[in-house]
Amino acid sequence: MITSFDRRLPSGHVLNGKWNRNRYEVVRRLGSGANGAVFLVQREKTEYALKIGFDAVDHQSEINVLADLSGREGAFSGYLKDVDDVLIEGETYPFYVMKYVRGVSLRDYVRLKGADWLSLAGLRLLSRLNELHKQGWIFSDLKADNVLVSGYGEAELVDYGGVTAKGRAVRQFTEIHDRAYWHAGSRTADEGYDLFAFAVLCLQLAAPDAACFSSRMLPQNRSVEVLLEEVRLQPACRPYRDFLRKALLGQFPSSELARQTWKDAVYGIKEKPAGVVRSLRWLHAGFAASLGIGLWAFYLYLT
Ligand SMILES: Nc1ncnc2c1ncn2[C@@H]1O[C@H](COP(=O)(O)OP(=O)(O)OP(=O)(O)O)[C@@H](O)[C@H]1O
Repeated sequence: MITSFDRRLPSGHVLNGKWNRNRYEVVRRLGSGANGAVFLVQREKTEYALKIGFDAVDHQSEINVLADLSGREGAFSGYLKDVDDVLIEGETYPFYVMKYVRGVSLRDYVRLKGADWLSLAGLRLLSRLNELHKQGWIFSDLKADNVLVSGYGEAELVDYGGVTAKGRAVRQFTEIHDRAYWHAGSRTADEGYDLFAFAVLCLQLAAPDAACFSSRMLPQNRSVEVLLEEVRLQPACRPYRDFLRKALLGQFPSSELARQTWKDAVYGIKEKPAGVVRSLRWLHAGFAASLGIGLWAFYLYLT
């Protein structure tokens, strides 16, 4: 989405914080959406992401979440760097500055590197969700655009605008990832809500053209069974099939357990290669034979 900020804040433009007096130089626009425009900025040779809010109330609630997460130990510690106002062409706008997350959207990452990389990125994403859950928050608006990935599946969440305290009603969501949209549960912020969205995200990445994601799908035909059937049919879902089933049916009691299950499914050694099995059989047979001979000799010695 191109906003009026793109014209008014070209690269090299300097933003001066009204209260904290920090000076940020715009490098480029990173993206924009319903709640604001995000820019890559530089201050004292360090890069940050700076978000200018369109709506003061939404912007403040995003800051409250980030301030809470940022102040605690863990993956989000120190994420929020500055909160201030800025004057742009005579108008005052609120902004905040956060850690700059490198990477491309999860969709682009999987497209560029291949579907196999979803295993690693998915594990990291589940770890991030789990950390958020442990601190009492639910991400809610989980979708490919809100996950940036770099290197070896290093996934990070961005856009904390939808983050909701556990037990409250979800305010911001994307229909296709929303549990209630699929008649699969409520819109209450719980760990299962994020896990459901995560499962839809995996299915969508594995099978972007699946019939269930067609805009022609009638509301009365939306159901969790439709998603489960797609999971069953899509070969790309095979490594995660059991996980996806459980996540869609809300059968994980916690995201910690979900993370562990994903890890086991993706990295668990299911079966030993045939060669190894054959050598082990010989080894076992040899050991049994020598034990038998030993016992026989001992018996002869005693009698
Ligand atoms: N910390 C960050 N580091 C790098 N890029 C970021 C960061 N935060 C946001 N972005 C980029 O900016 C885009 C828009 O940001 P964000 O999603 O927060 O805006 P929004 O108005 O809340 O969007 P939406 O309407 O999708 O909710 C993101 O999709 C992402 O590409």
